[in-house]
Amino acid sequence: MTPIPVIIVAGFLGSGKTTLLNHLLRNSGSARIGVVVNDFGAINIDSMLVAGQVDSMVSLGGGCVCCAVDVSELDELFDKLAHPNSEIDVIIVEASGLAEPKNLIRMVVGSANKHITYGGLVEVVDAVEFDATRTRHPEVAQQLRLADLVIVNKADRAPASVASLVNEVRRLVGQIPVVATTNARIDPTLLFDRPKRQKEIGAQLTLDDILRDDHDHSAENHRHLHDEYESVSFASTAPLDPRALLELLEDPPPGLFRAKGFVAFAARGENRKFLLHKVGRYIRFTPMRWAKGEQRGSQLVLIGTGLDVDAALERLAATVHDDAEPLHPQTMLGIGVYV
Ligand SMILES: Nc1nc2c(ncn2[C@@H]2O[C@H](COP(=O)(O)OP(=O)(O)OP(=O)(O)O)[C@@H](O)[C@H]2O)c(=O)[nH]1
Repeated sequence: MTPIPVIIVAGFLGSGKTTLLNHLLRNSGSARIGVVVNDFGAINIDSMLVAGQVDSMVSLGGGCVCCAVDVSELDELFDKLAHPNSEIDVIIVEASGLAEPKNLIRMVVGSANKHITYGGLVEVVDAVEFDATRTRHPEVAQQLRLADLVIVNKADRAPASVASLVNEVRRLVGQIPVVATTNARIDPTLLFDRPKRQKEIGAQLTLDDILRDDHDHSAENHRHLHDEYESVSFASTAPLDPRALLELLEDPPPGLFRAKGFVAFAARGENRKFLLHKVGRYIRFTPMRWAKGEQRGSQLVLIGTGLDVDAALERLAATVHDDAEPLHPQTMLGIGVYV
């Protein structure tokens, strides 16, 4: 079972977290989303009801996700959601307005549950309120730097200043990708994959299908959504230099948000296949065996926003170890840190 990514959505009151959650639920495609929220009142559950997901909705007892709940309770929720029968593909935890995402990240990364993995922190910023929020809470900049993706929402309400605001946020957060949105409409594939699931033959069009935002699927909008992010695919039959790959992952090209795939390394005696999962600064390698007859090699996909595709490909190509002579086994040490 591939670990289920747990995505944390945070942001100040009223910035658009629930709007984002509803948008993701409506446009999840074949992906099944498990949500952890404090209050279901505002969540559009229709789309989940018809998808049979209502069982996987779990509310945390009273109060804010990370203050009132200890780790064991959140772990219990993850156990429930990550149960193979639930067929959940992604879990989204909405931090309440003032909840400190840091603790949530710690809970997810430190969870004993082997079936989940950290899927990144999305910080939602209100384009209209940002300056005022920053004056009142100077620590907001620090908080944003924890994010793996920053969404500057309500672009429609600040059309004249949104571009400069995005630049200002970029200056604050450095390499972290920043996107401007209206109604938090980001492309869900930026955050999670839509698995190929065969629909039952003769299955009726579900309410889910009907409810799906028409808007997002109009040709114009689609183009717009996809303009916001780039994805780079890379394949190599020659094995990769573990040090070079690590350098790329630890110091990624600006705008890189996710990296996934599998890798064959060029170290002597290293015969394993390494699954790679990276989101923001979080990197994880999972060693596996190659299947019988499987062609050894590496396949990686980088996803980002504002990513320089050619430069990213060039850096990927530079990780290939062309020499027939394998590298010293010690070159794997750095990878071990992320296993
Ligand atoms: N004009 C405009 N309104 C938006 C946008 N996104 C969200 N809103 C509205 O802003 C209000 C707050 O959005 P929510 O999604 O509830 O925000 P939230 O972060 O979940 O709020 P809390 O749970 O109270 O912290 C709602 O009335 C939304 O309809 C946007 O891009 N443009």
